Amino acid sequence: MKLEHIGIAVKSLGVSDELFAKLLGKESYKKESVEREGVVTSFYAAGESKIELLEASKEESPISKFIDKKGEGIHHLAFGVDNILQEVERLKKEGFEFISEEPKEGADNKLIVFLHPKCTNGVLVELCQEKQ
Ligand SMILES: CC[C@@H](C(=O)O)C(=O)SCCNC(=O)CCNC(=O)[C@H](O)C(C)(C)COP(=O)(O)OP(=O)(O)OC[C@H]1O[C@@H](n2cnc3c(N)ncnc32)[C@H](O)[C@@H]1OP(=O)(O)O
Ligand SMILES: [Co+2]
Repeated sequence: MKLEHIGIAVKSLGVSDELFAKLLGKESYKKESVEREGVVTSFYAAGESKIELLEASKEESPISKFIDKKGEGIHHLAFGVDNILQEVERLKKEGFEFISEEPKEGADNKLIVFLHPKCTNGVLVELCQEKQ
């Protein structure tokens, strides 16, 4: 597994895009809305990995809930895998719990699943596989 991206919950993409463009010395390479997740994303290349800024697009978005409880900041780590179904089976055998085992469409041409943070030391972990 490689660290594919770090998801950061932000209140305003407008404000945080300006901040991250200054910080990283480059513009976001992609903005994408993922309605089912209730988020709008903005991606930055960072070496072999990426930063994914996440703004809530509706009140019941996981990002709104997270910001209300913990404030802005690191929301999840995403690991890239070659075969997401195989990894789900492997990790289930290891005792990890998934929020949902069925891969769904994420941003940036990926299929994604999430492990529950209660089984990963309080860190929300996403697995993602490039869509064929
Ligand atoms: C753009 C698409 C995609 C991509 O392609 O990259 C994304 O990244 S989408 C990102 C947004 N989507 C998600 O986060 C989906 C997965 N998350 C969830 O299903 C939920 O947020 C959750 C993790 C199951 C929590 O939901 P819920 O139980 O309704 O919320 P609570 O506020 O009651 O939290 C329960 C419990 O979990 C802790 N928590 C919540 N979020 C996180 C987090 N990001 N990291 C760590 N811990 C988290 C929360 O603090 C609660 O803990 P306790 O208070 O100790 O009970
Ligand atoms: Co993500």
